[in-house]
Amino acid sequence: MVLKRAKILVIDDDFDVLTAIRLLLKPLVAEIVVEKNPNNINFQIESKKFDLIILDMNFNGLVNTGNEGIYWLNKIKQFNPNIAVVLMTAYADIDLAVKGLKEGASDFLIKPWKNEKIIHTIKSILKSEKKPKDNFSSNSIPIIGESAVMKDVFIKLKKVGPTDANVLILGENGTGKDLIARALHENSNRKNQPFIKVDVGALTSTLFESELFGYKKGAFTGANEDRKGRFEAANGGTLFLDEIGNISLGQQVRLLTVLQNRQVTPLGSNNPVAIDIRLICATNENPSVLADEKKFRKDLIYRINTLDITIPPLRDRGTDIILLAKYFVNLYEEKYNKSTFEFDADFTKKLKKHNFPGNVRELQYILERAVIMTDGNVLNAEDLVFSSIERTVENNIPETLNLDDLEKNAILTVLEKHNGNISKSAKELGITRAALYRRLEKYEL
Ligand SMILES: Nc1ncnc2c1ncn2[C@@H]1O[C@H](COP(=O)(O)OP(=O)(O)OP(=O)(O)O)[C@@H](O)[C@H]1O
Repeated sequence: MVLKRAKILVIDDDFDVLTAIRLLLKPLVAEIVVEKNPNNINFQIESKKFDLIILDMNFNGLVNTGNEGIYWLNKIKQFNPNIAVVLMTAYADIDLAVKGLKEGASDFLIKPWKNEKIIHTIKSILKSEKKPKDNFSSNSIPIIGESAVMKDVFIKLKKVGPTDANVLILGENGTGKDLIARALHENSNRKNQPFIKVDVGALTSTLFESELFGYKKGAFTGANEDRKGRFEAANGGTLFLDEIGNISLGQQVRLLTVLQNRQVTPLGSNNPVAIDIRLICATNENPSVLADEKKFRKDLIYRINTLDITIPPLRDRGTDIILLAKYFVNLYEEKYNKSTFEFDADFTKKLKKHNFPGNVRELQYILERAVIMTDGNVLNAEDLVFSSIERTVENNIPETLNLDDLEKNAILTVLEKHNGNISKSAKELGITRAALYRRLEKYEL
């Protein structure tokens, strides 16, 4: 259906909202009806055949369910499941809006909205454009997943990507936080501007400021020339601060100051530089750590977390494990020029049973190794060699003084201590994460 033939009903208890939408849509559609009282929804939809309803999610105390929008959405869908409903929500209610999509809403709009956005949303629903693809990609790496939990992630990604909202990505190591951060950037208006990633958790206190804020020549011993900080490098684009949960309280204060003032002052300079960045942060810390004021400042959390996206661990993603396995096997068949592999039943069973403490990264490494090592064209259970991250410390007491053995055992002990957390382990071992990954590969851990 084209917009100018559409009959649209808008329900919101805010008179100003109703007026604004009516003025916007009146010249564009066949008919627009606005309704302040949701109790009249039944009356409205019985008396007229609407093509689309725009429904606010929050009404003041009319129905005491805590999520009135969902309640009224269900009422509409019970009456006529085919009426398209667009929910209107504030940022804080995004989880509720995602629930609304699952319950049959066609889309949702975030307040305050942009007029073009409302029109575009309505047009695409009326045209019955295909539902947006659930799958995203980042730098042409597809983000694989069909589980309900990943679909929630994709919905948030689609909604929040184009905004400038600061996003905090939560998830265990290897769940795909980096991939999602890049996808957020690539789905934003800043996609042609820089995407700069800094692993702040791995920065020593001295490096923290010089790396992020930059410095002037002579600011400290070794500062032989001016150097731009990562904030400045990301200007106009997106700054991705990984492992944000690991920074000290002092570093948090310095970060907060920059975010509040929207300017950085390089070390050794008196001239602040204005910055325009979209901030994405990620952590593998449990949210309870971030909620602990002794470890993390509340004011910083509020600033970096307009919205959070939690990426579930792989073990909770059901059939995504096999989907991802097929994707990786395919990738490595091509990379290593191997024939096409089939999975035998035991292989699939073993994959499904494993709890993947290292998440998608662990799956990826295991399958790369399986593809390289296996001859023939069937992968079976023996081809799956799981990482030793979960081995007990007692198993790792060195029996020799061979340096490689000592190094391998030190890595295992530290990984065990930090529950497989790569950043913390690398920090304790005094090496970078990349160096730790190289050693994990070297020792086939
Ligand atoms: N859904 C997915 N589809 C395809 N590849 C994925 C997916 N999730 C993760 N990967 C791959 O798994 C690896 C680990 O992902 P990524 O680096 O994004 O995880 P992370 O959560 O940022 O890890 P860390 O916490 O250790 O920094 C990468 O090679 C990434 O491309």
